[in-house]
Amino acid sequence: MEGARPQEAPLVRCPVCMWELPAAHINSHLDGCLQQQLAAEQPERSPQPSSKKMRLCGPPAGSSEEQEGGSGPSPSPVFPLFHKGRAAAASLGAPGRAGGGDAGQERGASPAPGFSEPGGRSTALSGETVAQKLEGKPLADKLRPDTLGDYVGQEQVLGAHTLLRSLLEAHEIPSLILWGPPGCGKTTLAHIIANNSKKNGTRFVILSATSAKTNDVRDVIKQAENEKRLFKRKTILFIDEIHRFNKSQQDTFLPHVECGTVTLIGATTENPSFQVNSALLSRCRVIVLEKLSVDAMEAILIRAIKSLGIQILGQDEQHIGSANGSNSKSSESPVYIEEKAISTLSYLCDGDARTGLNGLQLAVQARLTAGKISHWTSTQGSSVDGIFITEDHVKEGLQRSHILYDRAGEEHYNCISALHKSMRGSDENASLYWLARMLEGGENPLYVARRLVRFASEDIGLADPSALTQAVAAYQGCHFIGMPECEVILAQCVVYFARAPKSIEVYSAYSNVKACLRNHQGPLPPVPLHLRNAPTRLMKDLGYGKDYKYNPAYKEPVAQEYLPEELKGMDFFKGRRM
Ligand SMILES: Nc1ncnc2c1ncn2[C@@H]1O[C@H](COP(=O)(O)OP(=O)(O)OP(=O)(O)O)[C@@H](O)[C@H]1O
Repeated sequence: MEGARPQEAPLVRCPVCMWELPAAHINSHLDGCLQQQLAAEQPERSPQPSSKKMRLCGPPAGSSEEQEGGSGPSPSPVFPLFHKGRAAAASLGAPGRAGGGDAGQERGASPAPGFSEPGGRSTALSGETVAQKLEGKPLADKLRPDTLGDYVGQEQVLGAHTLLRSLLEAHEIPSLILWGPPGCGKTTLAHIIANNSKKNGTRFVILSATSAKTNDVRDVIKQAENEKRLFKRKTILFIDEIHRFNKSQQDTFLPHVECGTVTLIGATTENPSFQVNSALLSRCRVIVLEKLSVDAMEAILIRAIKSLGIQILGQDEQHIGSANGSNSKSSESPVYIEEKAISTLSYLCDGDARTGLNGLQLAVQARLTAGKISHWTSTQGSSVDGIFITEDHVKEGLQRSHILYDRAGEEHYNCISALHKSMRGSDENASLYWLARMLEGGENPLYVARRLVRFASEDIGLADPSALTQAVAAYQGCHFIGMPECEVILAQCVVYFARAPKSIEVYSAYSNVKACLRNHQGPLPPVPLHLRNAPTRLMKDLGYGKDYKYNPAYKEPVAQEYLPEELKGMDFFKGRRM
């Protein structure tokens, strides 16, 4: 589901922190890593030369810790200043980890490669080291969890006693369709299943429906058949964005899923009931993943921040100003992030972990490039110089409206449905809200206007016939002036409709007529002869138009049948015969 990436430089793994980075940087990175490890192991034996660093690394001046600690070893070089805020707590107790774990175990996301101090104690790494860690693959890819233990959230499908979890633990993988919004962890879950199943020898093959051709699917299936026949090896076929395969392409693997040659795992952001072949769908379990919660996002971001060696600053303890006269080089300065920046990012990325991690990566890279060193002072008087990432920086990193709206997908239909129902329920506030959600998210105003034309007849109907005129006028108004000016035209129409009296009389009578036609057994009744036009002599001779009573020629009401004989007396408004 990710776009094509530029060619990447070969990566090598740092033997100290196990982080992968371009070969060109391994030497300088290794120096930094070794120094960091040394400092972490012997904080009290190798005092920092800078007095500011010393103050940061030790307990705050005059604190009880300082008095009691005396010359003895300090419990942590940095932690005393940062342990108060939610971030520190969250790092130890991340919410909703699908991985579960022992009751007594920490529930936070476990340290990613490169985070050397479990238990929330980390040393801020230098800007240069952080920059090196950000090179190569995108952060979101580097941090893709390999095990269920690191998979955050989605407890409704992966929690302790769920069916999917038991199946995964028993290495019994059924064919699955993973349905959920972008960045909620579909591909990640498939990778975890792959890792899991490799242990018992199952092959895992990945295809992306955006690039794979039908022949690619055939090749995979042929190989799967051979593996099954010759080596009794199972194959799991993961198809990303399965909805992009057309129905006939989906048909290609249907019989092979049915006979067990391959176990299919499809990922889709689209409602599979519309996008996946119903025969295929009936052979797969649909797993519905949800947008990641704000708490889950925070846990993912904190794990990323720690893996990069960035130190989190507590919310109530900071003041940032320019570091006038600082002699430190930005590449050597430690990197810090405000706790507030993390919570803001968790909210703004709308449950999409890739967006959140990309936003974080961009914010950090932008600060490192700017190389601006700031001065930080805690309320207890401790201070430090470093590169700081604030809430504003992550907002810039996101560079997008936080109103996320998938114009082509599920959300488009959900929102229009919510608008329709709010107007029907005469809730003018909700109606305006759903309208704004769509327009601010980039919806085409003409699409909304067309839906309003429909609503005018379906829900207001003859209770206020001018509603239809309003809707058509709103459509034309939008057509003339476009967005953003036309938003108020739609808003006016939506409020008019929410306040209007409602009638579904015509709509339901028409539905009854349609049902009558659909349910009719045998050939449809002929049009009664008296209602037929008789433009030719032959037609007249055949009885067309015979005995027809021309209503304007009568002063009194005319008794005449207009329905076919067999429907005589039918009242579609009441849904029965009179
Ligand atoms: N539940 C999760 N726990 C931990 N990290 C996650 C989780 N979900 C997503 N991520 C992170 O977000 C990144 C993107 O997630 P993933 O590719 O699985 O999303 P997706 O649902 O397949 O999205 P898309 O439909 O856009 O491809 C992953 O590489 C991983 O770093």
